[in-house]
Amino acid sequence: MTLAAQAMNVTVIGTGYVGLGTAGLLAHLGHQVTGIDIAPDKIAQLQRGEVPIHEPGLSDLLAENAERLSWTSDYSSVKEADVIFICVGTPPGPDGAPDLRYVISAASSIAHQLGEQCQVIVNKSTVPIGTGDYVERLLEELAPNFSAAQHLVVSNPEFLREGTALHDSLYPDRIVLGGAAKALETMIQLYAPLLEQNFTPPASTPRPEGYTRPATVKTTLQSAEMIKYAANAFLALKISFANEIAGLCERVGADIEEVTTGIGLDERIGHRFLQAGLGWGGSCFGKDTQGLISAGREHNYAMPILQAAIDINYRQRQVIVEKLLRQLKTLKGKRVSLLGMAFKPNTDDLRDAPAHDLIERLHRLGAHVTAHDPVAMPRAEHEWSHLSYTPARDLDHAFARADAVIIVTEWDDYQHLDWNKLLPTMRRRLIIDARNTIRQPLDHMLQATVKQVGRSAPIFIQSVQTVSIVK
Ligand SMILES: NC(=O)c1ccc[n+]([C@@H]2O[C@H](COP(=O)([O-])OP(=O)(O)OC[C@H]3O[C@@H](n4cnc5c(N)ncnc54)[C@H](O)[C@@H]3O)[C@@H](O)[C@H]2O)c1
Ligand SMILES: O=c1ccn([C@@H]2O[C@H](COP(=O)(O)OP(=O)(O)O[C@H]3O[C@H](CO)[C@@H](O)[C@H](O)[C@H]3O)[C@@H](O)[C@H]2O)c(=O)[nH]1
Repeated sequence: MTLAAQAMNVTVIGTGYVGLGTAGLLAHLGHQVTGIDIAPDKIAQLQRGEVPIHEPGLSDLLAENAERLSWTSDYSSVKEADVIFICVGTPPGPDGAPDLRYVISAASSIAHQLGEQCQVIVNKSTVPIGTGDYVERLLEELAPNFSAAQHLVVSNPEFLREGTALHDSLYPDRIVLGGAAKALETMIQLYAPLLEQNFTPPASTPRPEGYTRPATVKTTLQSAEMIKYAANAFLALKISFANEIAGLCERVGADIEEVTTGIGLDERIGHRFLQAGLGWGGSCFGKDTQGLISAGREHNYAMPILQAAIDINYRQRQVIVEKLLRQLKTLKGKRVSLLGMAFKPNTDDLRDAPAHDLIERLHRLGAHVTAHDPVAMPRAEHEWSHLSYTPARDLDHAFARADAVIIVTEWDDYQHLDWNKLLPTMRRRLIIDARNTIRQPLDHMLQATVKQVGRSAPIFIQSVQTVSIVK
């Protein structure tokens, strides 16, 4: 840790994935941080030194910086804060437009506590374009102390990925700051150790070799809000593009892994976010692509590329079920095990996880579904109690007497499965590798059928030895 040249008082509102990452980062940079949440159980956990979410390295980061962190449900720390971050959820409403009720309630609570000094109110939640202006108007209406010269709203969108949140926060590609020049100066001071990279990296997350510093992008409020949506939409588009091409690869005898390797070597395209498989899940891509389309709708402006990306993404979940049906003909009475429930590895987040849809679809077709996850199973017990599936005690349980196993999430634990031990315990040796994680041919003596995405050969990969895949 390196103390910031000018340590500030910061309040972070919302202690979810973004709020906790932001609080941990800013405390590590030397600021005094108060985290506020309306969920009393989360605050009680944090006060006991427990972290309510699974995010690698986060628990250590918060513990190492505990002297600069406090947790409460009380908004009074806002009075003394130099900078106030809004990091509450913006889930999709029924028509796809983000539901802003948490942002509005956080902004209203801030308004009643604003101090008289200069304060910057930062929107880190992903919000529709125009929300920064709206929050400013709300403060003006509700805050007894409001002064347009002193209380400044900034948009500072967050680009972290769950599972690698610390790495993404400490070593970002860019910091986007939208708002008035005076407010952006405060933000530059706040982030100075990050921009100069003169903090001591936490033990869990060393500075990557070759990383120097992030770019700073200063924009208007509206552009910063749009950058966040456009970035997620573009990444989502890349994934759907890879999945669309994968479907044609299967039909014409090409191999998607070879194809994405081949196209990704063109620097204009790049390799990242071209992994074909089950498509995206999680709390952001689905919500933000829908959010952008709904913003277009408000302005009577169609966004057909985004709509296609969404359609391809959710079709992919059915593509996997059809692969299974082609092999088993009927699922009635069949035992199908899913490996992976979280929407991606290294998180316990189940929001819009493809496993949820698969469990529903397979159950509807008559299968007995068993599901395993290295981390998310306790959470699924609460959040997915409406689904019909049996939680697998361990991998042995998942494979035993299964008619098929589907690899749904590419957890490390599933990259080194003991096939010699597990396959013979299955009733039928069928593996649907929906994330193309199996990178070495299985021993043909095991007589397994492996079906992947975007590859026609059941057992493949001569090419991987000769082509270097950079991911
Ligand atoms: N999860 C991600 O990876 C990620 C990355 C970038 C951006 N975002 C965006 O950041 C925002 C937050 O996402 P998240 O995943 O951290 O959400 P989350 O649901 O994990 O956490 C939100 C927290 O805000 C709290 N909250 C709600 N209303 C409140 C209020 N009025 N006062 C205090 N606390 C309140 C909730 O209790 C909850 O703990 C969203 O807009 C999301 O789109 C998320
Ligand atoms: O080539 C790829 C890359 C990802 N995925 C899937 O896409 C989803 C999202 O993955 P990822 O982007 O790594 O995770 P998120 O935590 O959802 O992060 C995204 O959403 C966040 C919330 O807005 C942004 O901050 C991040 O920059 C953006 O990457 C997951 O289901 C992945 O399995 C693929 O199918 N193929």
